[in-house]
Amino acid sequence: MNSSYNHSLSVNSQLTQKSVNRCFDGEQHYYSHQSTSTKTSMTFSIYLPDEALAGRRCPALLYLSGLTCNADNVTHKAHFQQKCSELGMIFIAPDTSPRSSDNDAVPNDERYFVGQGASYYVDATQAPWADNFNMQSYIVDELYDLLRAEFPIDSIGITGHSMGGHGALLLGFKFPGKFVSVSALSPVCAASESAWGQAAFIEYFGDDTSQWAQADAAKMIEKVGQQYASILVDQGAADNFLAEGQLQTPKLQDACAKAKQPLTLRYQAGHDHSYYFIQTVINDHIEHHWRMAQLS
Ligand SMILES: N[C@@H](CCC(=O)N[C@@H](CS)C(=O)NCC(=O)O)C(=O)O
Repeated sequence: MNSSYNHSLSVNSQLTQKSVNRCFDGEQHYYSHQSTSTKTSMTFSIYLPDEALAGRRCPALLYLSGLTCNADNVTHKAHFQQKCSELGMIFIAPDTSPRSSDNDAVPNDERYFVGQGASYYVDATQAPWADNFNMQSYIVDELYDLLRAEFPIDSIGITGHSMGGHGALLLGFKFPGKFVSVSALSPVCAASESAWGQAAFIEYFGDDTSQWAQADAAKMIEKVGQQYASILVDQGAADNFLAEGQLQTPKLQDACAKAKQPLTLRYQAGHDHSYYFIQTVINDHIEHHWRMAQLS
């Protein structure tokens, strides 16, 4: 570890810095900002290794979280900071959805897989969701541009867990020009065919199944074909949501086979859906994205 450090990073007034903590050879930061996509304040965490703090461009990994999460879950529980410090990788964790305690300002739903803490990283087209639930635009346009403007980012890879794994696969294949690498942990692979996704999509899109197909990761991969040299997916073999049919992992395998998209899919014996699993495999994902960034 460095015995001393000095950094020159400063951000402009679009961002409000909420916290800074030294962590390995880098800093864990939190920011909030007013979003035009969601019409709410949004919070994200960003880990900046010392190279980035000194203003040198680094590869970045965007991590999309799962149902019920905000930026804290992965930042506090995944233990990604040490590997990112070693490799010189920036790690960004946005919130999962717009939020407000006033349900007239931002709609909500008592089901945890619909509403605040959900979103599926799509742009909703139906009332009352369409005003705020524009997380696709938030991630691939607004936050993406903001991050590139404010931080010394070289290239961006995308990953995520569960609903966020769906988001990483969907957005990675829908906008391949924006990302240099894709991976996922316990992803919802075919949201339009899982009970969680169906409950959300009927709210966000109504019964227009063409919009459902546009928001389904496996269908998107099949439609657009190979985009990456390889993608990495880890899945706990003892995950109760896999057994329940929420994740539809074989549909991802079928889609990648049809798309001729090389896929490394690993079933990890004994592992469940929790952050203990994520902690176990996160370093492999960071290394995957780091390797892909070197090739880009
Ligand atoms: N049983 C959970 C289902 C939600 C869940 O398991 N969420 C996953 C993502 S799909 C998660 O990461 N939870 C937060 C955590 O473990 O810190 C609940 O009702 O809250």
